[in-house]
Amino acid sequence: MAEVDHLAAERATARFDVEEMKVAWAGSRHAVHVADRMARLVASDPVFRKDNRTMLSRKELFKDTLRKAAHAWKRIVELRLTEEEADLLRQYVDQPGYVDLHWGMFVPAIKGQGTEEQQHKWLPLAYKFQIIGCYAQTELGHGSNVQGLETTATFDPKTDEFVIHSPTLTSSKWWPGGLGKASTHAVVYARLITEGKDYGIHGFIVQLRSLEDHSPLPGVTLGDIGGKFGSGAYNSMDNGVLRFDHVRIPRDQMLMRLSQVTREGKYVHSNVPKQLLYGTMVYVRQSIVADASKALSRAVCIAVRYSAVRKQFGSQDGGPETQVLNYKTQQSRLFPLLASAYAFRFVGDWLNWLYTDVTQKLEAKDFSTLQEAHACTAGLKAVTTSVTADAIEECRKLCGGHGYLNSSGLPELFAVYVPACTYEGDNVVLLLQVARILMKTVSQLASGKQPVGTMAYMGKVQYLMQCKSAVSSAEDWLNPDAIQEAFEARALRMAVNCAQNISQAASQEEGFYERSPDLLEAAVAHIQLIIVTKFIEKVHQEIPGHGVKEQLQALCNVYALYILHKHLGDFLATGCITPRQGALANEQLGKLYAQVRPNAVALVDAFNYTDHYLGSVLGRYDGDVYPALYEEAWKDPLNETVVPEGYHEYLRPLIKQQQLKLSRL
Ligand SMILES: CC/C=C\C/C=C\C/C=C\C/C=C\C=C\C(=O)SCCNC(=O)CCNC(=O)[C@H](O)C(C)(C)COP(=O)(O)OP(=O)(O)OC[C@H]1O[C@@H](n2cnc3c(N)ncnc32)[C@H](O)[C@@H]1OP(=O)(O)O
Ligand SMILES: Cc1cc2nc3c(=O)[nH]c(=O)nc-3n(C[C@H](O)[C@H](O)[C@H](O)COP(=O)(O)OP(=O)(O)OC[C@H]3O[C@@H](n4cnc5c(N)ncnc54)[C@H](O)[C@@H]3O)c2cc1C
Repeated sequence: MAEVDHLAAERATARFDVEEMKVAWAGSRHAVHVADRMARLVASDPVFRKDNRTMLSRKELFKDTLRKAAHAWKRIVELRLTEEEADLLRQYVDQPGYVDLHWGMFVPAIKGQGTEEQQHKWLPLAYKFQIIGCYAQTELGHGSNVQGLETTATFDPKTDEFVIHSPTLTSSKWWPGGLGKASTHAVVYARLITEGKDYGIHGFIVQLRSLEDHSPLPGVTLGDIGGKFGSGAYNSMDNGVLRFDHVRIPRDQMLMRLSQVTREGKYVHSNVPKQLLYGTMVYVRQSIVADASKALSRAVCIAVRYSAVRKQFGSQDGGPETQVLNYKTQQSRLFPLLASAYAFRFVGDWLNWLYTDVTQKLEAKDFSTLQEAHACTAGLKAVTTSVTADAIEECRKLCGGHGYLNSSGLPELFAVYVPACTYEGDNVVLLLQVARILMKTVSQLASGKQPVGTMAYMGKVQYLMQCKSAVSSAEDWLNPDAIQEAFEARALRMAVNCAQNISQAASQEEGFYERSPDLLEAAVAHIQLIIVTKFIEKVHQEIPGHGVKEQLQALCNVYALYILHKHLGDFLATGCITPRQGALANEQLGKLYAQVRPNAVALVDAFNYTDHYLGSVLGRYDGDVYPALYEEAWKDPLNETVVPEGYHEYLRPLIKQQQLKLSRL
């Protein structure tokens, strides 16, 4: 804890129990305790230092990543950490690296798509790091369109092997994290060809590098694809390129849980939906939603604390300058992001529950909720990552000029985060998947089929198509039923409008193509409804702690009314509310901001982040920003010498030349 607390006055105005809010944020007292312990373990270990990261060259950064990953593993083994503890420790190390893909995609792909026998063989090796794996799906020529991948896996019955081959340049695997330099193995997605027939994309475990000296195996060409956006940031990751020249693997290295190739080369597909092949992506998408709230809350924590410390302009009578957090414009830009961090946290928890539930049903061969899992993971991944990426940039602006310094932590956070809008499915591509499911659901309404899960509200079509909001005062917008109804009506009407427009096109496909910009907006409206609904449900639960429920209620209302205000055009165009009701929502939003203001610093304290994890001089817990900024500047390599390198070569001759010219005048 800091000796001087420049934010003490802010903390004193909080009207709720921060310790209990930490529990609400983390999910349980146990979760707070474990996270706290792991965060402190990392923060106190010099190997995990990260304040110099943006000053390292790519090679140094990569080596630093290898060092941290090895040290983290050593600590995990030494301290016999549980899986939960180990995951948290890696999170707080906070440096993207091959380990993320090993645990996050390679292991889940084998678990989800491997037979029991295959799991028995490969997982123990992966668990002990005797092999390091990555997820090699995307190719130079194809990423979004998985069915368009070109790599082939041709069965050779003579030798009982698959021959993995990259027939074209565009079939080179391109992007897989951990592939470039670290991985020894990959789950490779390739077109399965047997008995002369192409059976489409399947997963195969392929060894890439020697387990003795790490050199590529014969027929394997691989390397790193090059530097990426931002200094430090995602450049710690060795995203790679990989080509195969007729590489042979035993038949039993095809992941055979969903379909098999027999010794004779017969293709056998188990009686399960083909989309289970995409299961690893669904799993990662749900974890990306949980991660969105982490990234967003970090940015918001920095911006809120700094806005409370930063002062600009005096009062009319020449008194002290005003904290920028007191400006209504600062509040109207920042508090919706604070509310979004909480909203994403709770919808992330719910999505994790949904994913677990669907997985259990799949184990029991019940595939009825697969579409719901796909729509929710795809849509929530798209909306939460897009909002978070934009919000981190907004937080940078909210911190003024100092936000642009690497030492603010925001440039690196943005650079690391922004590819989340692209990886695990480009956000537009994913929202169009949601839109397809919405259109299918609308088309089934006429036949009387009742939609279920997060689409259930569409079953109230008769009512929602004609209902009028009853709101007649700003306070009426505090009624969750009023909010819920407006969001449901907006989402349904947008979807029905799209469906009607599509039905007028020459074909469903052409209509979908022509109307895709509108479909995106309909999908966003549906996903925002889910986020609002889950926040409302959360607030309805019993939440212990003085004032905690009230604060969450206020944040829930901020989130919903901010979305309503931002997308007012949708609500008005669909006739769900009147312009007057829109104005009342905005009026209520202003009142809510005033309610949040005295609690703002405590609400970000509840995220319980260490200064190490935040990595920001502006977001320091003690608010002692200026000495830290000043000190940090001197650490820059440019300040190692008073006179810069290059002075004698380029500056002095220039200055002397000018002096000479002047002396001649
Ligand atoms: C590392 C992890 C650890 C922690 C996470 C935290 C941070 C992440 C850190 C770093 C990121 C690192 C790694 C990133 C990795 C990657 O990016 S891996 C590559 C990801 N690639 C993609 O996401 C590709 C996106 N494309 C697709 O998913 C598909 O091609 C498609 C767009 C869905 C289209 O597929 P397809 O052509 O087969 O299908 P359609 O005709 O559109 O649909 C057919 C029916 O299938 C249903 N469907 C589609 N997808 C799914 C699914 N996933 N599950 C269930 N069902 C699905 C679709 O609705 C259609 O249904 P129908 O109408 O009823 O027939
Ligand atoms: C940092 C990072 C890490 C990654 N890690 C991995 C990994 O570990 N393993 C792996 O296999 N892959 C990985 N990827 C690849 C990633 O999954 C793909 O880049 C992603 O799926 C997007 O595909 P794409 O690059 O083909 O984009 P494209 O599909 O080429 O997108 C280009 C543009 O076209 C638009 N577009 C595409 N299709 C449509 C459509 N049907 N309708 C409308 N618009 C469309 C998109 O919206 C986008 O604006 C990673 C990528 C990044 C950036």
